[in-house]
Amino acid sequence: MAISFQKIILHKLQMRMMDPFQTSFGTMQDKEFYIIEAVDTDGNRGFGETVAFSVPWYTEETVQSNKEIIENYLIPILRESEINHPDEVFPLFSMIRGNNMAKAAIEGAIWDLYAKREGIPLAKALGGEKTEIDVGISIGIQPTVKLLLEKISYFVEEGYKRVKLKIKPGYDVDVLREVRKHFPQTPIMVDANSAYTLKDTELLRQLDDFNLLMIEQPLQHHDIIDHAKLQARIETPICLDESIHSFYDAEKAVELGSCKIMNIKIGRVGGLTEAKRIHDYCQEHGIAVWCGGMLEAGVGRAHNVAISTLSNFILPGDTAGSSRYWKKDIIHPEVVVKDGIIKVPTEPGIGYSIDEESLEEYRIEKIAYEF
Ligand SMILES: O=C(O)CCC(=O)C1=CC=C[C@@H](O)[C@@H]1C(=O)O
Ligand SMILES: [Mg+2]
Repeated sequence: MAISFQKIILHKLQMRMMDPFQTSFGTMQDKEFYIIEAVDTDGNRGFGETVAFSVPWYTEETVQSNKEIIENYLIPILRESEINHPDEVFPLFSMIRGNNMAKAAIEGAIWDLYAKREGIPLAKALGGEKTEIDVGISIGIQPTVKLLLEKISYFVEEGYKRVKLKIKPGYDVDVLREVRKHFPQTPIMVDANSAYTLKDTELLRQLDDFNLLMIEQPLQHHDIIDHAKLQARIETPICLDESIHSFYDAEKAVELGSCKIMNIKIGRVGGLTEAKRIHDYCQEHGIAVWCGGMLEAGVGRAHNVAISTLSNFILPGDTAGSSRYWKKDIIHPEVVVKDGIIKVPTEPGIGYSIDEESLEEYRIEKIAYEF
């Protein structure tokens, strides 16, 4: 039956992370984003979350561009369309180029709404079968190696299944040598967020000595050609993050041999439908995938949990527990990690309810678009 929308509400939230998060491109601590609430005429409510940052560091999208695209283009498209299933949303939005994070947030709200109308968990609506998912931790660049070692110890003791470290030129080989001395067996990977070029091949080859699970996005943020050249010259598996914006990108990267592993971020690829399609393609081609993170609050985190239940999400993702980021999250219960595992909720939709009090506490703007 077609989903009949009553309204879509944009809640703009401002939240402060417990610790600053530093990567090769910058440091983040204050997060602004939108929670998208899609309400149908029966009063069912579905939720999505925008994941772009305030500054276009990671991709060209921003919190502000997400709002403008949703308000001026995506909501008008929905007003004129009939939607029976959330898989229909991505093709409808394809008349708008790019702006994947804006598209994904609204599509995510529709997926949640759909699953709630059907009375099934979002994970099941997506075809996921796992009842629990493995998770790792992503640790930002630290002011000293001593602090980094302390952080790693803390998260390893918490039970996280693998540790991801951020690297950049000048904070790579020596730091990893020290880390490996203290943690010889811990599953470790690194993420460079495009900080290197092919000229650094010799340096990147030295990383082969550290038995890393993978190196994430070492080269330019749109590249798949140089990554293929690099992969042929190093043993450490390359994982692509920033370079994959679509099924098309994923297909070309696999054809060229640009990576052996793929990080799927729902926002980066334009939503759950496209994420699932990339997942399926990678599965057919022997490319393992895992779910990346964008320092999400509870709603985005819940979507990440749901997609991670698909069978080719073989490697632990970056979906850490709520308490790693926030003093108080916006969902109830919060996402809890125990022994590196999240139990997948069994309630309909995303399976976590909105903590209305927190939502209000963090909200700095609310706009309703009637249908
Ligand atoms: O904990 C998370 O949500 C993952 C954090 C993380 O590693 C990243 C978040 C956002 C942008 C990047 O710096 C990065 C990544 O590249 O995966
Ligand atoms: Mg990354």
